[in-house]
Amino acid sequence: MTEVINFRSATGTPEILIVDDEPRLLNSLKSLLTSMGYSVTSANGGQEAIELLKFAQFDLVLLDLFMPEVTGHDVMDFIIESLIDISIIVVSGDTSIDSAISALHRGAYSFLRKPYEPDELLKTVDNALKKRQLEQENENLVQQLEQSERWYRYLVDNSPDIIYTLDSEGRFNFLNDRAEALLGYPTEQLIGQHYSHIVYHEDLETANYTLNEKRTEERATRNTEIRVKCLNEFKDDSEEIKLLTLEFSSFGIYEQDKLGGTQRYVGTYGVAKDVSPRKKAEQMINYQAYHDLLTGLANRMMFKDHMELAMAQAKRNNHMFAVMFLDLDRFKVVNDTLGHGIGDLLLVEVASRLKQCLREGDTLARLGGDEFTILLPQIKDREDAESAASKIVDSLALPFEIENHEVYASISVGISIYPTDGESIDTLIKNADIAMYDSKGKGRNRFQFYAKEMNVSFAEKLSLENLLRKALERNEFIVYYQPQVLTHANTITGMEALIRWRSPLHGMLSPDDFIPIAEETGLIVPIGEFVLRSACKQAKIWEKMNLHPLRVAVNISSQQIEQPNFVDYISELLQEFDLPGHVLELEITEGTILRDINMTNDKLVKLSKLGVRIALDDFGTGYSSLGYIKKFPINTIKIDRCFVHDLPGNPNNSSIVTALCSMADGLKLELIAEGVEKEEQMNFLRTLKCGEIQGFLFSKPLPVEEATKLLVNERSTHGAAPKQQILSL
Ligand SMILES: Nc1nc2c(ncn2[C@@H]2O[C@H](COP(=O)(O)O[C@H]3[C@@H](O)[C@H](n4cnc5c(=O)[nH]c(N)nc54)O[C@@H]3COP(=O)(O)O)[C@@H](O)[C@H]2O)c(=O)[nH]1
Repeated sequence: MTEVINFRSATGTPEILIVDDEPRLLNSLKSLLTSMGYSVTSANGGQEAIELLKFAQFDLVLLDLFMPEVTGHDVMDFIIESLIDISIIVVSGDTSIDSAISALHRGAYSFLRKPYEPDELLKTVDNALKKRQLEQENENLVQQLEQSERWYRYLVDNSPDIIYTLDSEGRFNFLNDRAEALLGYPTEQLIGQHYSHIVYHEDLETANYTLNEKRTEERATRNTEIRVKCLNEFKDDSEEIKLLTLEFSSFGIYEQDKLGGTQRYVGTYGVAKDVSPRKKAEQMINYQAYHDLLTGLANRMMFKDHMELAMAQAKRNNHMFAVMFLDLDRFKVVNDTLGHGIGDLLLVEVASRLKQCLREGDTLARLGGDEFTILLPQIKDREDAESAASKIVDSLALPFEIENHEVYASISVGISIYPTDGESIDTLIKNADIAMYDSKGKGRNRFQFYAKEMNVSFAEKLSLENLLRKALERNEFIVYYQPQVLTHANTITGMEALIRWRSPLHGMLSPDDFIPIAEETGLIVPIGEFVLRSACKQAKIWEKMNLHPLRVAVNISSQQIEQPNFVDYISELLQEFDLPGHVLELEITEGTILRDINMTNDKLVKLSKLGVRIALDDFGTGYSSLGYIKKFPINTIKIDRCFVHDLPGNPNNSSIVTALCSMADGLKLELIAEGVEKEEQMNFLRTLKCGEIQGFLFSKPLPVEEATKLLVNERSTHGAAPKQQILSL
């Protein structure tokens, strides 16, 4: 490649090439121009000039036309063909006008005739160079403008915002590429369209104000949110129409009239920023602030907001509203045995059943864990709340089918009524909570209206709960034993272990005083284990004293049986005390079985295989379905004392007990009648061939020493030979 030498000096001195076949003229011209400060290169003839032009750059060439072989015209043709950027002044002795015209047509700046006046030549050279400089400056400017136009276009099209202009009628006459990317409309489809074509109808008024902006600069409209419709194809399947929220800033555009006088409004220039992601994030934050994320229900914050509204309306219209506090019974057991995943699913299912019990306008909220609240914003009377509450309690009666588990749940509900039970939001929630606790204490799976007296018992309960926690560590529990006796022979066959709490603060407490709280708090599990261990230990002691054969019966709460390791625990306990399984009888209620029939049956079968006996306690008070009893490995039925206490006088109870006795006989089940206090009850049961009785008639529950004495006496009377040593725990 030919190297191009730049003859244009770095200082900006113009480079001039002079071309002539007359050396004399060349020399004089060179001296003239050099004396004026130009940088001059001379070429002796057309061919030499062409050679120089091939690899050097000049600003100006002074060219003689008539030269032998290669003429000035040839040089000019070479310049044109080679697209050489150079100014040309033709200096020629040819006086014909054609020659001048031809030179000028080929792009010569000027034509000088020989002989020329030095001043004339210098002036022409100066003018040509000035013109050239101006042309170059102009070209630079054009290039800069083109470059900046390209940059501007690039920036506009790649802007994250829509940039547009509207004409004075509000029709789009420019949109950057972002508009199509965001809204879906091809640009050419929107050009010429009025902005109302894409503005969501509800926001049209705002749009009319914003997009017709005539003001400029600081006074113009900024950051106005307007929803814009996207092209149909842009919408999700779920949406009717896809809307984008854009934040518009717009400014009036004015043109000056030709005379530079008045300004004419020609349209609006605007920028629209897509704020939909921000809006979505705001909506999400807002949703999270007011909702429970697991169930989608209202959370405490929204519940209180709704209560505030209900209270304002109730005050204005002088009406009542109800607040309910709900807590799932034994939810902890579900979590502990089936895992938190199932626990969460249960909460979602419970929420959905609760929702079905409510009317439009009622608020159901989840406060966290297994606690829910309900607001009935307008009720006529307490019965309104009562019927809603009983519907709620009943709604959980059927088991939940969760991931192949049949889960039974029940709920305890407390109700407070505005204005009778409180005139502030917090008081009403607190009192509903207190009533809920009362409900739990009274056996769960029920509702309870708040009453002032509950405040005291609630406080008592709290302190009792704390004391109960410490009672285990401080060894304050003891086990009493109540004999179970053969009806026909008065022989003790078993001892029921019944817990007592020797509280330093409250004295001797019976199970009814603390078992409900122990169940609520889950403390029933360690407390129950204490009773089981004490009873097994005592059975071993009695065995060593030769007071056997004797079984010990222990009450088992549903939470105990729901413990995943319950069967193993019992098995290890029997091994530890070296007891055969049949020495231990576990008393469970129908309620326990019904909580989770499959799980309970599985465990009862395993326990039976260990030889452990199962007694169905409080029989007759629950569902008392004989059908299902057959399905379970039950050895004994305990007739509840409520059927026994007025025997034989009460014909109803007499027939029930008579039927139970014959049924037990038919099913080959053993029977124990509880709460036998009178001789005539005993005689009646004897005639019905009820196998065993338990009750004050024979003995109250006794401390271990007295129970042992009784056994020793009883065994010596009946011919056994007990060792005369009383061992206690
Ligand atoms: N989960 C556990 N529950 C237990 C445990 N220990 C007891 N309990 C349950 O507490 C309830 C009350 O028990 P308690 O106050 O001990 O009452 C027992 C007897 O004293 C009472 N009884 C016995 N005979 C008579 C009588 O002739 N008349 C009369 N009025 N009451 C009598 O009955 C209770 C025994 O009932 P039951 O268990 O159904 O056989 C009670 O429900 C206990 O089950 C424990 O360790 N864990």
